[in-house]
Amino acid sequence: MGLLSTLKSLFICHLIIGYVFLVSGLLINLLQVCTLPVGLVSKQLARRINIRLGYCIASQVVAVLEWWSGTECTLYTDPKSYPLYGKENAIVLLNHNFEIDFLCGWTFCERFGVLGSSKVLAKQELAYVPVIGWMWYFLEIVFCKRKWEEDRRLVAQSLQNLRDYPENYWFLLFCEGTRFTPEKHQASMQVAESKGLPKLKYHLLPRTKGFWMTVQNLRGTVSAVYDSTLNFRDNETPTMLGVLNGKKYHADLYVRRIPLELIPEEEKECAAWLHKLYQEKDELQGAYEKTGLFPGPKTSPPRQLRTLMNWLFWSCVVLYPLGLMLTHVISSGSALTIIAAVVVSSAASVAVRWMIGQTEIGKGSKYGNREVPPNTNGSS
Ligand SMILES: CC/C=C\C/C=C\C/C=C\C/C=C\C/C=C\C/C=C\CCC(=O)SCCNC(=O)CCNC(=O)[C@H](O)C(C)(C)COP(=O)(O)OP(=O)(O)OC[C@H]1O[C@@H](n2cnc3c(N)ncnc32)[C@H](O)[C@@H]1OP(=O)(O)O
Ligand SMILES: CCCCCCCCCCCCCCCCCC(=O)OC[C@@H](O)COP(=O)(O)O
Repeated sequence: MGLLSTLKSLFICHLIIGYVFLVSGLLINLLQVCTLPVGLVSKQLARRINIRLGYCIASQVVAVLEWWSGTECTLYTDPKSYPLYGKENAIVLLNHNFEIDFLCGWTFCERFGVLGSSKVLAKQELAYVPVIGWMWYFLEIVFCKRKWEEDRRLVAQSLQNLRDYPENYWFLLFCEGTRFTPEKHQASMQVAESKGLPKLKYHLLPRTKGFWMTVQNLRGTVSAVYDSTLNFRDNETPTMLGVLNGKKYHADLYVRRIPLELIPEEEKECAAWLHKLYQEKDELQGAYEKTGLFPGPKTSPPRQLRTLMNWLFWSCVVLYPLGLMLTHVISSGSALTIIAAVVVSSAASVAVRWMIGQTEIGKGSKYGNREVPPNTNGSS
């Protein structure tokens, strides 16, 4: 093991990265709270400020992927569509198999200049995650309870609010609704069978209502759907802990741009369109499984120095006072102060570990585990 990889696996390094993320994140959350009065004077100005503040948080996690783990992200797409990425509003549909798929999504957002404004239809539980969940409140992320009767009104309202959003955004939808596990796959294929739909091998049966609702409410402001499929080379199973340990992964993302006019307006037709799309996505996955390649030309949009600079800036902001404080604690020689410092850093370390736990499939929800009758859909 080289010196650099030994360094990357050291707990103290993880502690520093985690500390910078947590403390700067909470500081930025506080700044976001201060934009509330700005919003009373100018809603669009407050939104623009929040986009930049959100960038400061999300970009730190992206920096760890790009600069610490050195993960390579390759894009397979039609060169004619490429110039439009980042220049228009789009709905992104992505498979949901990997613990860091959200992070690879963020990385592409960063490279196309829409990281601060990126949106997602996220499960309500994530709203309570400190730093990221709280940041999302100010970025107008759309949350759902995965209980249609409750979601239909709230989700529609949140989507309507995005119609006058001042900057280009990508709205991410994991139509499968939960991450892939063999048990969830089996349950969803039972549903597919009962509905007379063809079986999928690599995807869960897509949930169509959120997609239909998103298309309906954003029509006129969103130009296209980006049908996206993410894979990792050589059957890599990336994790957030792996990234923090400096493990390098190789992500391949296939993106096909579909103009929004091609999506049917009527609910049943729209649902059928989505089922057909997932059948095509399943075939694409099958081909990748065999060849290790997606079709079409590939490109690697370069990582940007600004993510590293952002991380270094926030490190200076929060590590300098920490250094002063530690010097004071040690020079004071007071056992009580030293114990207090140890307790606070242990608490910070536990908090970061808990946040990483949110990304772990093994600790995921039971939603979609089995076919459930309406109104008791097992969300947790
Ligand atoms: C150039 C580069 C391009 C791209 C770059 C890529 C990406 C970057 C883009 C943006 C990045 C932005 C942010 C990223 C950062 C972080 C993201 C992090 C994570 C958040 C993700 C989540 O939280 S996913 C979970 C929440 N989201 C969803 O669930 C969305 C999908 N769900 C829906 O749409 C649902 O319909 C719903 C939530 C609106 C409502 O759900 P509910 O369960 O109440 O109702 P449904 O109607 O869906 O369910 C009942 C119907 O489903 C059938 N059923 C029952 N059991 C199952 C089963 N096991 N599987 C499938 N179907 C089932 C049932 O029969 C009902 O059928 P109907 O015929 O009546 O519909
Ligand atoms: C700078 C780096 C610091 C590293 C330490 C900090 C780690 C920060 C981790 C961010 C954690 C919060 C973001 C959570 C996003 C998780 C996305 C996700 O994948 O959610 C799952 C849902 O889609 C479905 O849930 P399930 O029904 O599968 O259950």
